[in-house]
Amino acid sequence: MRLYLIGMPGAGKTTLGRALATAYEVPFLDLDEEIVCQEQRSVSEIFAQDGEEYFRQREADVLRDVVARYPQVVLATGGGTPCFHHNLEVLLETGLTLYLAVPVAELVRRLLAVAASRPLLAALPDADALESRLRETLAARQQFYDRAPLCCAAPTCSLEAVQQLVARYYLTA
Ligand SMILES: Nc1ncnc2c1ncn2[C@@H]1O[C@H](COP(=O)(O)OP(=O)(O)O)[C@@H](O)[C@H]1O
Ligand SMILES: O=C(O)C1=C[C@@H](OP(=O)(O)O)[C@@H](O)[C@H](O)C1
Ligand SMILES: [Mg+2]
Repeated sequence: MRLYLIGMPGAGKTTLGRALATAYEVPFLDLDEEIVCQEQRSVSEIFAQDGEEYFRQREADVLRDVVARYPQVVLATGGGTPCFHHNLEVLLETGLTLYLAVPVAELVRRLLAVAASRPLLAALPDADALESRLRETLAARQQFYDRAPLCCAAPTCSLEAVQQLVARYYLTA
């Protein structure tokens, strides 16, 4: 199986993805970490030095590379991954995609502590600005996220809840 986690920054894709991979005993990959590893620099440095368009191209390339190399994997994507370069089609065609839906107010709470390391959020002056940016971003991305066959809405996205959702999907598919 390939299980892909999509959703907004702060949704918990990386955190939950790691736990799911351990539970399923398959490799865990974080797409941002794969890009960082190949580029030998942080996501923030890539954005600052070469811009978002360059990052999106690398993201699309590395996604396809991961899919080709890993028949079994839990992959935490970046928040924007499904919204560029037909990446969503790649995800839908090659594995099971789960959208982690988390209310913006909760995303703000989680991201206030870590926003500095996330280039699209780093320059925002305060929590209100962060919330506005997240609302705008989600409004633009919702149409992509909603195409995932599975969705888990916080606060019920525990490891066990997601495992049940996945098992039920395979039983009825
Ligand atoms: N279910 C959760 N409840 C509360 N905080 C969480 C949860 N999942 C992740 N976090 C916290 O939110 C922040 C972002 O989590 P992360 O897994 O990096 O999200 P993403 O990869 O979707 O951006 C981290 O500080 C993490 O500890
Ligand atoms: O939402 C986005 O466009 C991005 C989210 C980040 O990943 P997380 O969703 O893991 O924060 C990372 O890919 C990059 O900073 C761009
Ligand atoms: Mg992440």
